Amino acid sequence: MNARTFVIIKPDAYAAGQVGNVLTRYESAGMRILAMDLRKIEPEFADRHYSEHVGRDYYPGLRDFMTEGPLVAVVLEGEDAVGRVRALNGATDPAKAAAGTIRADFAESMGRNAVHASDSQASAEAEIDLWFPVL
Ligand SMILES: Nc1ncnc2c1ncn2[C@@H]1O[C@H](COP(=O)(O)OP(=O)(O)OP(=O)(O)O)[C@@H](O)[C@H]1O
Repeated sequence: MNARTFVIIKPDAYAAGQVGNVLTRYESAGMRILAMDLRKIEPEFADRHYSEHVGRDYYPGLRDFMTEGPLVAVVLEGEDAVGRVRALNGATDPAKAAAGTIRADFAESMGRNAVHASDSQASAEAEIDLWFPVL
């Protein structure tokens, strides 16, 4: 079934000049870009996006990382978009990500792991509302 998901090309991948290569992975897998925006977010906005992680020991580092430079926020649509995009991204820790996944190819560590994607349809819709309230 066609569905939407939400992706962030994180500041490490943007700084490394990998935005086009990451988008090509999604488009080549049949995902269509519904919305896309280059932005730099404030710490308070990072807290809203990662509300489930605020308070964890790694969160201050994650917030610093997500606010250190521009990122690209993307809404994708396609067949089983949530599941397929997470499969394309690979495991959270790039050292454990399968060969050929985005994190295996473009990420350096658990903390700087190139991409985010929604983990359920409900979180996709909530994240799209947060990042693209007009959609
Ligand atoms: N133990 C950790 N050390 C450092 N960073 C972590 C750790 N656990 C999670 N993170 C960071 O928090 C993000 C969100 O964690 P989560 O468990 O939701 O992983 P994910 O769903 O694969 O990643 P994302 O939500 O970014 O797509 C991870 O992408 C990672 O950058």
